[in-house]
Order: sequence, then structure tokens, then C-alpha cells
Amino acid sequence: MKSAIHAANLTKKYGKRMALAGLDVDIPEHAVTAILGPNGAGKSTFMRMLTGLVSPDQGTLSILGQYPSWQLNASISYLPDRARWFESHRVEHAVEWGASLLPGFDKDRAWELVRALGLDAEMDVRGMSKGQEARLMLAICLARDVPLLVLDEPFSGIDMISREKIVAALIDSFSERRQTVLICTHEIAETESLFDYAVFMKDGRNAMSGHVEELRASRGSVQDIYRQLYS
Ligand SMILES: Nc1ncnc2c1ncn2[C@@H]1O[C@H](COP(=O)(O)OP(=O)(O)OP(=O)(O)O)[C@@H](O)[C@H]1O
Repeated sequence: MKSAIHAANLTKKYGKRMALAGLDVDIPEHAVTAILGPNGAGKSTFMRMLTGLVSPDQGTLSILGQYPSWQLNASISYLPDRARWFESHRVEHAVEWGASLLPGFDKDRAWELVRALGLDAEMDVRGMSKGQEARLMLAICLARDVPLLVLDEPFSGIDMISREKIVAALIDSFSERRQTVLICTHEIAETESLFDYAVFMKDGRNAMSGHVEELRASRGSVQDIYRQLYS
């Protein structure tokens, strides 16, 4: 397995709180990896570290063979866990913003995604529901043809049936493009079919990781493993 991301003994403390407590993990390239775990396990901290928004206190991190940096961020499409990007925009402005600012942004693809996700150009972001806004942010991130996608809770706020539809569309899109994709989510039931690889985090560490097919063969579904590890 060739790694797109290699992390060794990563630690990060906020005051007395250990967000990462010696995280060792290898994320395979050209695969879709789930980063799973309960609230506070350190998932978002790890994802922020990939884009240089948070620096490790200790440990090493290599992404596509490089250290995290602003230059490297041109190769990463990052969906943060709690951002609102386009409050004073309409959908069409958000797409223009992406096209003018984001490296690798494919405008035709953005429009395809916007329509497929049930949005239209004239919609005002301020008036959107939480789920509609989440779809817009997801469309903007997925429209980028870059080697690495880092999506922190991309489905939160999106209803179950729509989530299932989006997941089905994503499976086709990811296999076509050979991108490395990391997704942090709590919606395991509807998203399990997306994942090639899974990392289960606990207390800032890697509690278990592996290829989903192998994990399933030895331990049951991703949901079963989740229950075994955390309940
Ligand atoms: N900026 C911050 N300041 C202080 N503490 C923080 C900060 N960011 C994270 N933490 C703490 O670090 C720990 C890990 O947080 P993190 O957001 O990485 O967890 P998570 O696994 O993404 O959780 P969730 O599933 O709730 O999003 C938590 O205890 C959190 O309170």
C-alpha cells in the first residue's frame, strides 16, 4: 500500500486537553478513507493539521511526500467542520468565487454538482436551509481536481435520503478521478459503502485501521466495529 499521508507520533495539546496523543497512521493513496470516532477523539484536529491550520506539538506528518504548508494547500480541497463561506452570496457567486480563487476548480463540474445536489444559480445563501448550505459547500469542494480531498463532516445537516443519493454519486466520481479522499463522519450507516479504508480514532490515537473489506471479513461491518470499540 502506497501512503498519501504518513503520520507518526503526532501530539497536540490545548491547555491540559490532549487532542492528539501520539497518532500513528498511514492513509492509502487513491482510496476513500473514513476517519471515525466519537466526539472529541481528535478527528478534526488531525484534519486541520493536514492543511497547516494547526501545528503538531510533536511528531512527523508527511502529505503527498511533503510537510504541510500553504503551497501544499493548492493540492488539497478542504471542507472544514464548522465554516460558513458564502453568507452574502448567491449560488452563482459562490461558483464564481471558487473559479477565481481555488486551484484546480472545474466550473463545469461545479455546475453539474450544484444541479445534481438540487440547488440553482439564483438561490440566496442567506435564505438556505442548513442542509442546502452543506450541499453547496460540498459541491464547491468536489469540483476541484486536486490530488487530495479532506472533508470534515460533509453530510451533517443533510437528510438521510439525500445523503444516500449523494453517496451513490460520490462513489462514481471518486473512482473516475483517482483522488485520495479523507472523510470524517458520524453518519456511518449511509456512508459505509463509500469507504475503502477506515481509521478508528480514540482519545487522540489510532485505535484500529485497515482496508474495509478485510475488516469486514474478520470483524463485521464498520458499524459493528464502531460499536465494539466505543460502547
Ligand atoms: N481550538 C481548540 N481549543 C481548545 N480545545 C480544543 C480546540 N480544538 C479541539 N479541542 C479539544 O481537542 C479535543 C479533540 O477535538 P476535535 O475537534 O479534534 O475532536 P473530533 O473528534 O473532531 O470531535 P467531533 O466528533 O465532536 O467533531 C476535544 O477535547 C476538544 O475539546
